[in-house]
Amino acid sequence: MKDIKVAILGASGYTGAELVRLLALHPALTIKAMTGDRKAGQPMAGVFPHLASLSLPDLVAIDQVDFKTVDAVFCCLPHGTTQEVIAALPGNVRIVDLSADFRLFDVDTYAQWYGHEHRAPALQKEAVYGLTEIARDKIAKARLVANPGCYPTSVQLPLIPLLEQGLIAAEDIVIDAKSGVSGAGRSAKEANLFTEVAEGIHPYGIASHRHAPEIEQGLSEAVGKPVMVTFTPHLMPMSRGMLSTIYAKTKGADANALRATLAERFKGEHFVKVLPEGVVPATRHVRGSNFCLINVFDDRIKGRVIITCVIDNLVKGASGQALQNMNLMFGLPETLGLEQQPMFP
Ligand SMILES: NC(=O)C1=CN([C@@H]2O[C@H](COP(=O)(O)OP(=O)(O)OC[C@H]3O[C@@H](n4cnc5c(N)ncnc54)[C@H](OP(=O)(O)O)[C@@H]3O)[C@@H](O)[C@H]2O)C=CC1
Ligand SMILES: CC(=O)N[C@@H](CCC(=O)OP(=O)(O)O)C(=O)O
Repeated sequence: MKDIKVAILGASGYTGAELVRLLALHPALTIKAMTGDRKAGQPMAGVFPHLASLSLPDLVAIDQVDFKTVDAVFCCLPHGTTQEVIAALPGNVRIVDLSADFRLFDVDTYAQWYGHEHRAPALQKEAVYGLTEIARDKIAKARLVANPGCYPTSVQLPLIPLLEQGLIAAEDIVIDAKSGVSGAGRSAKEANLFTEVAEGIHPYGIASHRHAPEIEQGLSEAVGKPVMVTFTPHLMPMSRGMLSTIYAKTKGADANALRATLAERFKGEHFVKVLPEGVVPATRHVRGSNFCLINVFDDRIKGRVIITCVIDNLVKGASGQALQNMNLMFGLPETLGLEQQPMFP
């Protein structure tokens, strides 16, 4: 099989390390370089002992990577730091960016939500939004893929097909979403201390989270008119996992009809599964895997449904979907490196 050389920028973070874990089982991608910032100069086994059995290059600073020797880059840097780094890469390198830096097509919307002007507006025009099951053909041809955020992945996968088919109303969609703490990255933050997150749960970013415009961009495209949603994320006392519970008005169809539509839309998809009637998806059903499990339930209030969707924020919500996209970009089977079943319980 092809030997494709990749660099992982930000390998000393959670999504970078998760990519290393997944790539260990990949037959065609070889890790040529890995970067850290504060951790540059350290061996990976010193930073992430769980990866000690792998033979890996040491972490270096980004300016020490010879990008002429790599075919592809996974960019796992914090949002806001990525646009200039990617703009400086050679034109022949394929890139999957896990940050939010290229996800919003409209640079004014980006500036409004991220607090600064876009630093690579020309490149933004070229970026393809990488929700794999929805944009497969475009992703396969792209040079730069903006990998979706974790919450937007768990929300758009169930909602886009239902909106496209006109089965639910585009108004009054309410999203109650919950994430494991690894979603916030590995760098030290007071809000993520054990004492702040254990034995409790709290909402954050109420009516102001930057994933709202990303979700709205995808849903608006699905219906061909502007859509706004109520979106409230919550931080859960668990390390990984994401659950989105979505409340929507139907246009007459019941949960069985909606479930059948989703099952038809995702028929043949390896990673997106619609569960049988009544079966409740839980984060522990997808832990460590690239799967997305969906179900639909009738509300007691006639004309409303409750849609539940679970993913692992670090896999389908980040590094797994990034690898799925990179496989597509190189014409490889999408499942390479992603065959592992979830860890349960
Ligand atoms: N965690 C998640 O579930 C998800 C994260 N994402 C996105 O993926 C990206 C990476 O997230 P995550 O892995 O969680 O983040 P982490 O904070 O865990 O890791 C960030 C990485 O970037 C490096 N870094 C930090 N600042 C700089 C800088 N100024 N220049 C160069 N390198 C830098 C860090 O190096 P060092 O540690 O050595 O200082 C580290 O390797 C983010 O944009 C995030 O929003 C997307 C979906 C889900
Ligand atoms: C728990 C937690 O803090 N989660 C992050 C989302 C992580 C992610 O997927 O988003 P980006 O790639 O857009 O940063 C947050 O709410 O900002």
